[in-house]
Amino acid sequence: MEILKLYGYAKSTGTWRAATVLYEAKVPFEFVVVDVMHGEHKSPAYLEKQPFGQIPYIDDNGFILYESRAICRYIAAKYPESNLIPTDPKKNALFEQAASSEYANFETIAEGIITEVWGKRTMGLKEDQAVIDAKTLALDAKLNAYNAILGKTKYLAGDEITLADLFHLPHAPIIEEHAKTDIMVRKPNVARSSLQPIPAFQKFPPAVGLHVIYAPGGTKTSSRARPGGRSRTG
Ligand SMILES: N[C@@H](CCC(=O)N[C@@H](CS)C(=O)NCC(=O)O)C(=O)O
Repeated sequence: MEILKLYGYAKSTGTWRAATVLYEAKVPFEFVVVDVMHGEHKSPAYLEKQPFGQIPYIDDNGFILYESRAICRYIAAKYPESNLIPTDPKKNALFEQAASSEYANFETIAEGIITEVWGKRTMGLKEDQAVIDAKTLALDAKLNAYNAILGKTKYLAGDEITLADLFHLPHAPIIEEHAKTDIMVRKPNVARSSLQPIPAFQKFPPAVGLHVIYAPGGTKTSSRARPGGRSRTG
């Protein structure tokens, strides 16, 4: 049995999402850095694993899976003791409602802000402040709904944390830091709970370029490159 491998990049929201769930479910894993700065994710060898040329993906003893939310659901199903997906039909339906809201209401806008304030900056392009302002306003309106939901229950799908809460986590700190907005923390119910980091979330990302092996009780890090891999700069 080989340790599960998470292929990704420290500054990627999808990688962060998958890593958070691995930590939360206490699943040992090896984080393998993909050299996105040099286009490793577009290489033929990578496209064999992830045909869309995106990060992250996992290799669980030869079982390859991509799409960060699908990875999270697989981990939750494989380790049901993590209690991240409710099984009671009504609780499960509320979880699915919250998970759909994340994809339909939150991520589309939040990812747009991140692309503008962070993605473009990383590529040396100039961000468009009008786009950032419009998207921030749109997200602010969605956060009013989140604030109302979180005024009634502790977490998005009830009073227990679920994968739906974890799906939201990676965007908030990036938006707060890079878009220089306090729209998340200004709403009291959003600020106190589920869009804010939990300990499992704060374990990631490691310093850029670090190769990490996580096992509950101890995490090893090194900057060694993967055998056969190129040197890492990003
Ligand atoms: N829905 C996918 C999105 C994956 C995605 O867009 N990853 C970004 C980094 S966060 C990426 O690989 N971008 C490079 C590209 O699309 O070429 C997931 O959740 O895994």
